[in-house]
Amino acid sequence: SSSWGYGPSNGPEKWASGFPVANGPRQSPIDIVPADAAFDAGLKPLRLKYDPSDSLDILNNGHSFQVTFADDRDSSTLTEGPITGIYRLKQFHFHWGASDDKGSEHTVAGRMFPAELHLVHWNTKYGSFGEAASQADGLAVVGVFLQIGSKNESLQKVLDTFDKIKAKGKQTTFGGFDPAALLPGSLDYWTYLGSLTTPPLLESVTWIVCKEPISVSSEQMARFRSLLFSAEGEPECCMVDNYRPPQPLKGRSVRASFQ
Ligand SMILES: NS(=O)(=O)c1ccc(C(=O)NCC(F)(F)F)cc1
Ligand SMILES: [Zn+2]
Repeated sequence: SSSWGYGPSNGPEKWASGFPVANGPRQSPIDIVPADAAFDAGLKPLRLKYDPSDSLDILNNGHSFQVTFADDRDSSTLTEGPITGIYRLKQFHFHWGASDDKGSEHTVAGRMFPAELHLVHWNTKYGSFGEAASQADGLAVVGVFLQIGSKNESLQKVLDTFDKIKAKGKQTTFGGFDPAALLPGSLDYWTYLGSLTTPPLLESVTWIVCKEPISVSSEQMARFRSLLFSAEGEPECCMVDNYRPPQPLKGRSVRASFQ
C-alpha cells in the first residue's frame, strides 16, 4: 500500500481513507484570523529553556528533515505559556513550498509564508513521547513562520548538513545546536487545540504559533528544495510542498497572548 506523502496519489486529500481522524473536530493546521483571536490576559509568556548539548542528529525522514534531541532529562523544556506542567523538546523540523509564495501550514488571514518551523515538545506527565502523542494534552508544538529577508546564519548551520542527508533515510550527527537561535525576538503567540499535521494526525497538540516570523534568504529556501523525498537509488523526487493546507476550525477558539 502506498504510504502517505504529499503527491497527487498519497497527499493530504487522500489521508482520510487511512486516517479517519483527518476529518476530526480538532485538526491542524488552521488559518489564523488575528481579528477573531481573543486576547487572553491569563496567558503567560512562553518559557523556553534549551540546552544545546541535547541536540543529537539530523535526519531526512522522507517527509521533512528533523533535528532530534535527547529527552531523558528536563534540560530542554517548554513551560508556562498556555500549558501547565513541563514539556520536553523532542525534535524540530520544517515545512516548505516549491516556491517562495507557499510552504507554511498555518496561514495568517489567508497569507502563506515560504516555510514554517515546528518545535515539538511532549508532556512529561506521560513518561515518553510515544505515550504523550496519544493524549489530548500530550504535545505542545511551537510554530514559527519564515519570511524572505536577510540570510539567517543560525539556520545556515542546519542547511550546511544537507549534503549528508539529501535522500530519505540519511542522517548525520548534529550536536551543540541551540534551537533558541531560531526563535523570533518577540514570543507573542496565538494558541489553540489541534493535531499533528501529518498522519496519524493525532489530536494531541496544543499549538503555540508565534506572531513574529524569522528571516530566511531566497537562496536558503532554494537549499531546502535540494532535499529529496526519495531514497538513494530511487528516481529523484525533490522535497517540496510538504505542507498540509488549513483545516476547518469547527467552533474552536484561537487565543492571543498579546493585544
Ligand atoms: N507537523 S507536526 O504537527 O509538528 C508533527 C510533529 C510530530 C509528529 C510525529 O512525531 N509523528 C510520529 C508519531 F508521533 F508517532 F505519530 C508528526 C507531526
Ligand atoms: Zn510539522
